[in-house]
Amino acid sequence: MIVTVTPNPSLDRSVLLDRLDRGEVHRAGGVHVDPGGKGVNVARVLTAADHSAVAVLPTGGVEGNSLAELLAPEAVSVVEVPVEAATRSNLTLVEADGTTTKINEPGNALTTGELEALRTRLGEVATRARWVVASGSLPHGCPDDYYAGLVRTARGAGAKVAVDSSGAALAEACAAGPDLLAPNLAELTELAGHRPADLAEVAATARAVRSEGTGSVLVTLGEHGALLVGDESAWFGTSNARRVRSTVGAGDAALAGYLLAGGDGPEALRSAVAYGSAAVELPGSRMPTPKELRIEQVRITEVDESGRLYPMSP
Ligand SMILES: Nc1ncnc2c1ncn2[C@@H]1O[C@H](COP(=O)(O)OP(=O)(O)OP(=O)(O)O)[C@@H](O)[C@H]1O
Ligand SMILES: O=P(O)(O)OC[C@@]1(O)O[C@H](CO)[C@@H](O)[C@@H]1O
Repeated sequence: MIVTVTPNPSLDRSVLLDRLDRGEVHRAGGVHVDPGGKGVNVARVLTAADHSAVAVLPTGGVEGNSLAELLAPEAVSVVEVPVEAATRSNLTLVEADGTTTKINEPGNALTTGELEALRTRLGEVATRARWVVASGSLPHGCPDDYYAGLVRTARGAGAKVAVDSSGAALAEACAAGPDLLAPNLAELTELAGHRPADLAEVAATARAVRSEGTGSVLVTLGEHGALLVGDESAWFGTSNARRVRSTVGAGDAALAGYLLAGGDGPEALRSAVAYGSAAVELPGSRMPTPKELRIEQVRITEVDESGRLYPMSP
């Protein structure tokens, strides 16, 4: 079983527009409302692939109820930690050419008791888990070292831990030595303090992160694909999307795909890239099912220390 924990989940409202013009009135071509938050999305993908998954999350207010209701038809198992403040709503503006603009609310603060209750519930559920995925931003006012505490809790329960977050929360989580880190390029840049200029530098930066105690690093690179730096070696995976409809949640789909395929090595990377590129072809934060994957389109290459690429047989 894989358990996800999302301290700052969201109701994701995606509005379709022909084109976004700042300062103008727009007539929306359509609206999708999806359950959201990074760990929630990972659990949705795992469930759709018939993999046992539980999403642990705080829910509050009308928005929290709606979020839980939206997860029910997808059959996602949810452990809700009831909180006083309303769950946030995040807005995505999707233009006809696939350009996605996201406006994420900070997320209402949780009390110290609520944060502790979330950690305790995670610890209980994680005793049955192979992996715990701790993902997304932290709600307003939450201590930066909260994920570091969750990493220790999940470890204590006997699970491996993957973290996908940003900023100070990510840096603190890193210091707790997770088994897997799944940053995108912007998050890796923030973590390292410099923007890698090319694939060789991305690999070198990910190796430097690993050397500080993280097991493996899966860097998602948007349309360029993803790079995995593990114990033995590094691999780069890429695949084209036929039509980009919404990039929201592509990173979550990629992380779920990686874990579904065993959470290690080039075949797990292949699955991550197949899931990521399938996700961008879907509207809003809809998550791909196994039937929507084009695994044969993914190209994997090994990356050596100097950044040279060596194609692997498909
Ligand atoms: N335009 C695209 N074409 C093909 N594949 C894509 C495209 N954008 C993303 N992907 C795939 O999805 C994966 C994840 O994308 P990305 O790096 O944008 O994640 P992210 O920034 O973490 O996303 P999010 O935070 O919205 O979940 C990439 O590694 C890649 O495999
Ligand atoms: O504000 P955070 O927690 O960084 O990201 C939240 C979010 O953008 O991530 C998911 C896509 O990855 C969406 O479902 C959700 O709206």
